[in-house]
Amino acid sequence: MVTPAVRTFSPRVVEGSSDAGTVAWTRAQLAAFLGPRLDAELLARIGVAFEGNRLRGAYADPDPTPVATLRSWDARLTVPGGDVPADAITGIGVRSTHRRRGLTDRLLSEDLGAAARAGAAAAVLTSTQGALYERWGFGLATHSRRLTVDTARARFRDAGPRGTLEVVDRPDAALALTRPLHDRARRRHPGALERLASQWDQLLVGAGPWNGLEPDRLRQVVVWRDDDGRPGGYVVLRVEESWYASGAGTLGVVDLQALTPTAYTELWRHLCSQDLIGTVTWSDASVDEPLPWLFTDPRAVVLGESRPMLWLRVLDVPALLGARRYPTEDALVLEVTDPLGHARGRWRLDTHDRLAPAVTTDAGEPDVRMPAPTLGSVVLGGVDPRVLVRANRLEERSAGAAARLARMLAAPSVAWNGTRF
Ligand SMILES: CC(=O)SCCNC(=O)CCNC(=O)[C@H](O)C(C)(C)COP(=O)(O)OP(=O)(O)OC[C@H]1O[C@@H](n2cnc3c(N)ncnc32)[C@H](O)[C@@H]1OP(=O)(O)O
Repeated sequence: MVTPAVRTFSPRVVEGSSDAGTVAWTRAQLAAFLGPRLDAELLARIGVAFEGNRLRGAYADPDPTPVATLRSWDARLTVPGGDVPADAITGIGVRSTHRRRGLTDRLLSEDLGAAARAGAAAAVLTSTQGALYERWGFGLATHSRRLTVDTARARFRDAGPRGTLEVVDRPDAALALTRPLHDRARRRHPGALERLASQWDQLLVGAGPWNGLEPDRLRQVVVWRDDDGRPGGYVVLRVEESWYASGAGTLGVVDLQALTPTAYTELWRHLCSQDLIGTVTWSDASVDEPLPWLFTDPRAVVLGESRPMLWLRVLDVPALLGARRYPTEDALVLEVTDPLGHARGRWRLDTHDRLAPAVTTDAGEPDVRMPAPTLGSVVLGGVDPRVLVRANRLEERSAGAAARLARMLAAPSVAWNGTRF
């Protein structure tokens, strides 16, 4: 059997349509994910969203449609106290007849190598296949949680309402308001990503490849402003279950970002005080939302299962550890094992200078030893290294080192990526 050739290209867009190579790539990608079979014209419009991204494909010549796909782009990833250039990866899909032949391995290894050479400090993805990506050095770094509110029980402690609310109908006006709010809000949450224009489009309008670019007409964007008229937060919502049968439907939160506790409270007051609604759900909340604390009866909120969200692969240890800030002054030697080589080494992390942590290679004895996925899990502060010691994923080589590492890496607020990709 002929080994497919790997090709990488950037989509070209002419008069609102993407080129033939991108159309073929998009067709292959949708098929690998059991998506709809769409005509070329629609695929060409979908491909426009990939402008500026890198498309990789494995091609069994002379077929112009790839048998395996991967898409990546340059993203900004929030770390505690800063953000770093990161390689965001999605759309890894292999034709059902070509699986388990190492095609993902080839595409992904190539993408990681290129990203490392281009200066990305980390690579990130979300996984449909559990811990599959650990073999390429990805560690689970953030979780998301589903929250469900029984609005009949939700009585707010704070008197209100305060500020003003506006339903913003026009997508361009909604984008102009929500994007700057998200750009500020995301800096508080390690693991959050700057969003692409196409991601905003999908979020606000709901038109994506899966529904053939049909807008989701149930979506509504609501912005909250303080008494001086400054926007402080927004929610994108949609009715998930109609009120028709019960008179008490279900409202789903697609996205909610708030810059202040008041903005957060008032957005939730709005959500919980809708006529025709008995339940509000949010699938992609952080694992530590203040929501139950808003109510006189915290049982108004049911905390649902938390599920894996962001997987992180460290590509440049000094760049990543040096870009974040640390709450304690200490120094530890971290030994990282990494078959792909990107994070391998003995690294001395010295946080005595809070504004300029030093990361140097060190030949001394390590305090902790871990494989690359473990470093990816703990580096944002969203996973406690002591838990990974108990799971035998992190080895403590000097007494108390895991606890010291946990204090060093602790994040100022919950690690959370609220953007599906
Ligand atoms: C970031 C994202 O895009 S997540 C989306 C992932 N894609 C999907 O879920 C779409 C449907 N699935 C697929 O397209 C494919 O099965 C993929 C992408 C999951 C795997 O692609 P393949 O080309 O078959 O993987 P590849 O042959 O490179 O496998 C590499 C190794 O991972 C293993 N592996 C691959 N898929 C799986 C899996 N689902 N479960 C367990 N092990 C797996 C292989 O056995 C192989 O291990 P080995 O080297 O020890 O033999």
